[in-house]
Formats: sequence, structure tokens, C-alpha cells
Amino acid sequence: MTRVLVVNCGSSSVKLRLLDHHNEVTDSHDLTGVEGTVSAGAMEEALLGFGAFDAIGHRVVHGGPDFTGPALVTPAVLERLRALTDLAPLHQPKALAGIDALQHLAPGTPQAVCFDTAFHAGLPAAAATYAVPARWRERLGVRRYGFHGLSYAYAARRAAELAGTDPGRLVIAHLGAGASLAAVRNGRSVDTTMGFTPLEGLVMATRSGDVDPGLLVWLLRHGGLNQAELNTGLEREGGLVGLTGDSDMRAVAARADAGDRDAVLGVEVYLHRLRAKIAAMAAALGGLDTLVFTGGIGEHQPRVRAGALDGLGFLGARLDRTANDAARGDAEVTGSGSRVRVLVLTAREEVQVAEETRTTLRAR
Ligand SMILES: Nc1ncnc2c1ncn2[C@@H]1O[C@H](COP(=O)(O)OP(=O)(O)O)[C@@H](O)[C@H]1O
Ligand SMILES: CC(=O)OP(=O)(O)O
Ligand SMILES: [Mg+2]
Repeated sequence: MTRVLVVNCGSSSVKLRLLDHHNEVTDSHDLTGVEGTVSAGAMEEALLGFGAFDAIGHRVVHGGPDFTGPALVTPAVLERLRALTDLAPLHQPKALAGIDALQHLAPGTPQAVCFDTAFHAGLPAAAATYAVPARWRERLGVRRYGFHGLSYAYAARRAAELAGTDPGRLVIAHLGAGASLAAVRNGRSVDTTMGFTPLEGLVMATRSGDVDPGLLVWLLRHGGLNQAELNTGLEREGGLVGLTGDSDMRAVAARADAGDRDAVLGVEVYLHRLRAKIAAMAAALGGLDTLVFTGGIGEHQPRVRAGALDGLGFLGARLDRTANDAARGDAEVTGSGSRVRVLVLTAREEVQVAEETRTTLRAR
């Protein structure tokens, strides 16, 4: 019966949603372009006019090795989350600041933390392990975690509901400011494109995604960069912004349409990587039955969906161009003769967070 205030600190936004006990969003506010942290003052202003709530649920990107499910916020939990800051530098400080702000604004209201990493906690060892020295893996805990799990958990359920059957070998593309893919079977993650941090994999708004690890060593030794500059280049000045000067796919796509050469290349690099990784996820599943697009770009950019499927005909995936261009909200965009169901789903991380928050409170 609990009304839950959900705080979703993404890399490019802070999204506040108040959900009633039916998971209907009754109040909502987005803070966009938020860098670094969120102050209590900003949070208080954003919450003006929101109705009453009984609990608060936070999306926290990194749960490290310890948090494989949601937890109630306690001083000890906060201490453990603070230790993970460098593993998700664009997200973790913001989420912690949000928890702190709400402890001041709504003292006594229970707060839960729900993790992006939890959905991938059961990744098969072959997908979770980097081929690095054993002492790094054992002493430093170097492994692949995976992220966007709250979005994947919701989308996997919703895909089954919409398709009216088990989605089978399911690949979900969460394409927002951050972007990743998950290979899902029977509701479980069997592979994903992000790793130890949310920097691995696809080209993102400001993150490079995959680069040759040898490049990093070379840049430190010969590129005149220190580790802070290397971090900034990969996390904040790479990806679409590094390729085109714009971090927002809307602007990049508009410039590409107008023939801007950097923007054309930016879209090509983005799509080249996306297609390659969709095929890799399909390989982890031994085939592909359902492909889902979600996240700001996945939901709102038909040209990115079309571009991703262009060249993936060998997987049996075809798009209905008209349905793809017209898709609003949750929609099926499968083309005729396609052996793969293609769906567009609105990302609803807040639903997953609200449900996990209620579960955590009940278990208290
Ligand atoms: N209405 C829209 N039309 C086209 N693109 C959009 C739209 N809304 C969002 N996007 C794209 O989605 C990106 C943000 O995705 P989102 O999932 O909201 O990000 P975050 O990672 O902050 O949660 C924007 O940078 C933009 O490129
Ligand atoms: C994990 C991650 O990259 O999240 P977001 O896309 O919200 O920045
Ligand atoms: Mg997001």
C-alpha cells in the first residue's frame, strides 16, 4: 500500500517520481544536465507540489560484490556505498548526495537502495571474468558486474507481458545517456556489455565505451596524460561528445541529417558498435527471439533502431519501418517475415525501484 518516492540519478539527469500503490506515477520532476551532486535545496525545490510518500527508493548504480539485492539505508550501508564511488564516478556521488538530501528533507522516512548491478549478480563465470592475473581477480576483486539492471528487470517482465509468451532468447538494448545491452534467458542475465564500471561496451553520450586497453597504457606513458585526465577523457569527453561535440543524440542526428561530417561519423561509429554487440549478445544466447529497445534513445530515435537492425538481417531480425517511425510508448515494431520480435518499451526503472523498496520494507 506504500506510496514511494523514487530517486533515479542517471549520468545526465536526476529523475524524481512519486508512485502510488498501483505503481501509477502521480508526481514527477526531471532535473537535467545535473553534474556532480544534488543539494538538499535543489531537491526541496524539485519536490514542491509532490504529494505525501511513505518511503523513498533510490536507484544506485554500483552495489559492488556485497549488494546482490536491495537494502535499507543505514549508516553502515552508506559507508559501504561510499567505498564504491570510484567504480561509478558519474553516478555514485550523485546518488549518495540524494540520500543525504532526503535524510534532511524527510527525516524518519525509510529509504531503500536498489542496485543496477543486482540483476547481473548471477552472470555465468565465463561472462563475468576478465582474463587478467589471478591476483588481480582474487585480491582486488576485478570482475564484470554489469549495470542498468533495474531497467532490464522491468523490461524483461514487460516484454513477456506484451508478447503474451516467454520472450525466449532476449536481448535488451538500454540506450540512454549511458548505454548497454543485456542477454536474458528465463529472466536471468547471461551476458551484458558493461563490466567492472559503467564505462565498458557501447558508445555513450560522454563515455567512450570499449577501447584497446593497450591504448590506456600508451596514453599514460607517452600521451602526456595523468590518470585524472585519462579518466575525464574516457568518462566525460568521449562517446558522442568526443566524436561530434554534442552529447545529445537528438542534436547529433539532426546535424547528421544536415550532412555534418563529424555527426555522420559519430552516428556510424555508434551504430557499428551497437550492431556488433547485439550480435555478441545473441551469440551468448545461441540465437535471438526477442529484441527490446528502451532508454531515451532506444525509445525516441527510430533511426537508431533502424540503423541497429540494418545489417542484422542474418539474425532474422526485420523492422516494420512504418511501425518503427510511429512507435510511441510500448510498441511492437516487428517487420513481416521477421524471425525476431522487435519491441520498443518505455524505461520504467522507477517501477522496479518502487517494488524493491516495498519488498525491503516488508522484510524489515
Ligand atoms: N524525446 C526524445 N527524442 C529523441 N531523443 C531523446 C528524447 N528524449 C531523450 N532522448 C535521448 O536520450 C538521452 C537521455 O536518455 P535517458 O535514458 O533519459 O538518460 P539517463 O541516462 O540520464 O537516464 C538524451 O541524451 C537524448 O539523446
Ligand atoms: C549505468 C548508467 O550508465 O546509467 P545512466 O544511463 O542512467 O547514466
Ligand atoms: Mg538512465
